[in-house]
Amino acid sequence: MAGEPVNVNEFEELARKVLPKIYYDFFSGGAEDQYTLKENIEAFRRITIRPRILVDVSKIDMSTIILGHRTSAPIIVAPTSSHQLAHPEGEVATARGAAACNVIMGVAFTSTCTMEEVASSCKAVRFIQTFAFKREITANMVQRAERNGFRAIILTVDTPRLGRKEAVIKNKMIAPPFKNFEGLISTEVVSDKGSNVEAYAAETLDPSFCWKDIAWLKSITKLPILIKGVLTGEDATKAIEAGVAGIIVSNHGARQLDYTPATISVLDEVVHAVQGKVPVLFDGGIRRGTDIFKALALGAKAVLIGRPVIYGLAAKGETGVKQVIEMLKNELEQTMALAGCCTVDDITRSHVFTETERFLCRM
Ligand SMILES: Cc1cc2nc3c(=O)[nH]c(=O)nc-3n(C[C@H](O)[C@H](O)[C@H](O)COP(=O)(O)O)c2cc1C
Ligand SMILES: CC(C)CC(=O)C(=O)O
Repeated sequence: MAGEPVNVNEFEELARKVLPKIYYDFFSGGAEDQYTLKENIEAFRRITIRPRILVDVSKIDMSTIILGHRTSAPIIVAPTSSHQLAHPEGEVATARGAAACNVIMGVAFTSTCTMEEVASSCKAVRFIQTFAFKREITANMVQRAERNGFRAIILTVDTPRLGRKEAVIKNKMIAPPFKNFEGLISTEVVSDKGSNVEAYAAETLDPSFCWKDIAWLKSITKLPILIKGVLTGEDATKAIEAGVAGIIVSNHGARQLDYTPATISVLDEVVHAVQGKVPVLFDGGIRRGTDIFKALALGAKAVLIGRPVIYGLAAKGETGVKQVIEMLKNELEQTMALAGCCTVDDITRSHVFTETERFLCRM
C-alpha cells in the first residue's frame, strides 16, 4: 500500500506490518475454523442498500443519544483487551482518540491500563466491560466504575469459558498483566499449557453465572447494564425480563463459539423480539460506513467497533484511533447523503435489502 491509508482495511495492513506476528494473530484471529470470523464480514456484502433520490441532503446530522449521552455519531469503541500489546500508551491513547471524536469508549476490565488511568486521561464518556467474573471481582469493579465516573456496565455473557483461538494457543502467547486484577488475583498467572490467557480465565470467570445473577448485579449498582453477546430473540426477551438497559448483539468478534451466525444476519430477529423496549446495539464485522448504515437500517441504535480501532492504535497510537473513527464517520456521512437520509432517524428498515428478502423475491 502506497501513501496514507484511505479506509480502515488499509489500517489493518499497516498494523500487520508494525505488530509482532504473535500479537497481530491475537488481535485479528477468531475461534477454531474461523467460519464466523469470515461470515461477520461476508454477510454485510450480501446486504444491499435501497437509496432514495431527490432528498435535500445539504445538511447531514449523524449525532445520536445513547443511554442519555449525546455523541457525534452512532459509534462506540468496543471493549477489547490488551491495548498495550498494540501501542505502549494502550487504552489511554484509545480513550483519548475516542474523546477527540466525541464517541463513547468501551473499556475492557482486561485492559492493560487501569480503569483509573483511563478515567483520568480524558473526558470521553466511558462504559466499563466486565465478564461473569467471580463475585468479589465484580463487586470491586462496580465500586471502581462508580467512583471513576463510568456511565454504564457492559456485561459480556458469551464467555463462561474462553473460546479456542488456535493461533494464540500455537503461538503460546503470554497475556500482558491485566492491571485491574492487581490485589484481586495473582497477575503473574502462569500455565504449563503454554498460553496463560486461559489460566487467567480459569482463575477469574464464574461459569455458574446465569440469568438470576443479573438481579444480584443490579442490586449492587445504580449503573445501567448492557448485556453483550445476545444472538437470539429468545435471549433478548429474557434480557428484557431481567431488567437490562440495553442489548448488544455480538458474537465477540467471532472469538468465542465458532459457527454462530454473522451478527448482522440475526439483528432483525433480535430487534423484532425487543419491540423497542430497550436500545439494541450491534457489533461484528463493521469495516465501512455502509456497514454502519446497514446495521442502523436493521434497527441498531449504534454500533461498536473492535479490531479497526486496535489497528489504528497499533499503526499510529491516539492519532490512528482518531483517524479510524473519523474515516468511519465520513463514510457514514457519505452513505447517508447518497441514500437520502439526513439524520440517523431517517434510516429505516426499507433502506436495505437482505439476503432473505432476495431469496423470497425469487420464489
Ligand atoms: C483482540 C480482541 C479482544 C477482545 N476483548 C474483549 C473483551 O475483553 N471483552 C469483550 O466483551 N469483548 C472483547 N472483544 C470483542 C469486542 O468487544 C467486539 O465484540 C468485537 O471485536 C467486534 O467485532 P469486530 O472486531 O469485527 O469489530 C475482543 C475482540 C478482540 C478483537
Ligand atoms: C483476555 C481475553 C478474555 C479478552 C477477550 O475477550 C478476547 O481476547 O476475545
